[in-house]
Amino acid sequence: MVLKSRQTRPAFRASLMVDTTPALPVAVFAQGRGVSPTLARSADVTALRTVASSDWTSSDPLRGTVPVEIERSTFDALPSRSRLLVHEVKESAIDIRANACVLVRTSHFERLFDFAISTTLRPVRAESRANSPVGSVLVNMSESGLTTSDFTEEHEPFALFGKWLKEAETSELNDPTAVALATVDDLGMPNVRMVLLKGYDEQGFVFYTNFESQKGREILGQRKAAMCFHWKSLRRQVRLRGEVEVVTDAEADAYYATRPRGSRIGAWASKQSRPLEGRFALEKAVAEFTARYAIGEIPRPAHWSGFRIKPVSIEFWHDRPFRLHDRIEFRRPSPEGAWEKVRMYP
Ligand SMILES: Cc1cc2nc3c(=O)[nH]c(=O)nc-3n(C[C@H](O)[C@H](O)[C@H](O)COP(=O)(O)O)c2cc1C
Ligand SMILES: Cc1ncc(COP(=O)(O)O)c(C=O)c1O
Repeated sequence: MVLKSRQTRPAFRASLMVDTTPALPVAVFAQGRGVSPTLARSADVTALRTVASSDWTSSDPLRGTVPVEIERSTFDALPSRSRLLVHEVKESAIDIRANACVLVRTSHFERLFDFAISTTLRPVRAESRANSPVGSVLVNMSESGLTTSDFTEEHEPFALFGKWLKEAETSELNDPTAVALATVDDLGMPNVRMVLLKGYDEQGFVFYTNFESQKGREILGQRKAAMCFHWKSLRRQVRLRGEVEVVTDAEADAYYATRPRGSRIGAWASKQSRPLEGRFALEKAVAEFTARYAIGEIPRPAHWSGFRIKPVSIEFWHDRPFRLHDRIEFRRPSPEGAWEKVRMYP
């Protein structure tokens, strides 16, 4: 992209997209006019409907808050307020950070969504610059500068994981700590589902759950588990495996105390992974525990705590063109052993 002066900067169009079915997913994406292809921050972006959008052109201020007008509303969700913020426009690249806040009201729920994206657009093809007055950006994350250094030279996995997670925190649309957790039952049948990583250090990777759930029972039975992170915006994957220990009561209490009151009640009300005859039974349980713990602290249920995977293997993967990805695996014979690094074919 050629960005010689403010006058030649392309106009950006920011669109706010809201999906109400199901109630939760919300996406925002920024799109450059004259910039191709569209940079969409959600895999399902085509399924979403644009309910609000705002354009600002090169003559508009490129920093600051851009008001978003409701363009059209195709359903009964009314985004009543929102804001978008462009952070930085450099000569060689455009850093976009869009923060949006939207109140969605339907006949079933009312919810304030607050979310953010950030991304950098950079030129990747010299010929495309020559062909267009404003230049053309092919957003290719592999070549866009998101790989800032050769991670395969790293000697230690925890610092590298920390670096990648930090980058995911700024680039992922939501839940950068979301991770697929694999367990195995006593017949050797595997199982996988998402959890949120709530802590990591050299001791291992921690998440919290109901110990009477399917995953809880499988982990308590086998004492082994694996995790796989996939940060789509960075085209990176990290997977790890190892034996599992239960976190200390003090650790679990400290984390439980940080959860919203409703989630603490939920931990009591939900017999996770067991049959539920109807939504009403769950709501009744929530009402009962809300009444029981109306005053004072809500204790942590004995069956709700954390697991720590103590990895003996951590693999880092980064997308490269033509599927010739970079992969390194750190291995050690036991959590007390020294790491050995192995580079692998993609
Ligand atoms: C993004 C995401 C994060 C989740 N995080 C957790 C979590 O941290 N703990 C948990 O118990 N369930 C979490 N869940 C729900 C689980 O995926 C799963 O449905 C539930 O724990 C029951 O799993 P099980 O029957 O295998 O035990 C999460 C789901 C999603 C989609
Ligand atoms: C049932 C359940 N428990 C626990 C969590 C972990 O997150 P938090 O402690 O932030 O509620 C999640 C996250 O989605 C969840 O669905």
